[in-house]
Amino acid sequence: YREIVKMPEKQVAPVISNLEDFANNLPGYLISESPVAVLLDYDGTLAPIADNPAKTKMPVELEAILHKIAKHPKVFLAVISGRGLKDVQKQVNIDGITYAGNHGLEIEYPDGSRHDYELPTEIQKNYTQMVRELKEKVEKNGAWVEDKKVSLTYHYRDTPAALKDQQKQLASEICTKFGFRANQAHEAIEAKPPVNWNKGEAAVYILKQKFGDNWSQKVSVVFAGDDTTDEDAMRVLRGLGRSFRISADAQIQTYADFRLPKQAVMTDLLKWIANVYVS
Ligand SMILES: O=P(O)(O)OC[C@H]1O[C@H](O[C@H]2O[C@H](CO)[C@@H](O)[C@H](O)[C@H]2O)[C@H](O)[C@@H](O)[C@@H]1O
Repeated sequence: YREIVKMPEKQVAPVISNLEDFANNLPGYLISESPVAVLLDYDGTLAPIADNPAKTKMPVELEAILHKIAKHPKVFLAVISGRGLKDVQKQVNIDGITYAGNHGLEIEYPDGSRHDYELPTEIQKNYTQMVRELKEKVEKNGAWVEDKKVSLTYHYRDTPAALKDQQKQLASEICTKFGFRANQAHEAIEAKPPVNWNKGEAAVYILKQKFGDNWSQKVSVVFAGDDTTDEDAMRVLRGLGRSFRISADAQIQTYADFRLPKQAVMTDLLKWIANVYVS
């Protein structure tokens, strides 16, 4: 007989707006005797969206709690970002935690060892040509290409409104022409390589490395993110961990279990964890 595997579906998730809501909606999910794996996105999650990637900053209170929980032996912390690995490490700047960059294609563990998803030569060649063509044709009118070597972000926030749609459309077409996946992001397009590896695969890989194949029986998992690329992690963690999608859109369809209406509620999420483990 064939086993029918039910694929998770997106839903309009219940909202959590403050610290009390976490404990009320997730009673007993975290207990101080058992470990928790906290997997977090960076832009729009740990730091509010800024008009330029070089200008992001974690809110002071959030940063202090993050440092505190990162040190706790029962808390395993990983940041999984679309940024290049070195870039996200520089932004978060906490030693002793795991980092994944380029949507999980590059992973670095606290001991400095790495896991790099090896892209086939053909895809690497296409990447180089794609960067060249994007720079030639659509790096203009304030838009720019963030070349992260294995994936890129085309930023068009500063492009005049009258030109935005047309330029963004052309950029997406160039990405898909070279076989890359073009994901809509905040005032940007994320071009990701056509491989079966994303934030979801990376999250599971990291959890298996740390807790073994039966990680879901050993550890509570908390994942938070604000973007379409984070949905890959929310999908694979459905039923195995608890995910939180940051979005102001009350009707947004998500694989996450809960919606956080704004980035500021991330401080409450971290307080919820700290209240269980630290104090
Ligand atoms: O996976 P993340 O950690 O959320 O990274 C996603 C992308 O974030 C950055 O771009 C976004 O944030 C910028 C700073 O707030 C903002 O100016 C931009 O409009 C956003 O798209 C980063 O530049 C990308 O490399 C990441 O892939």
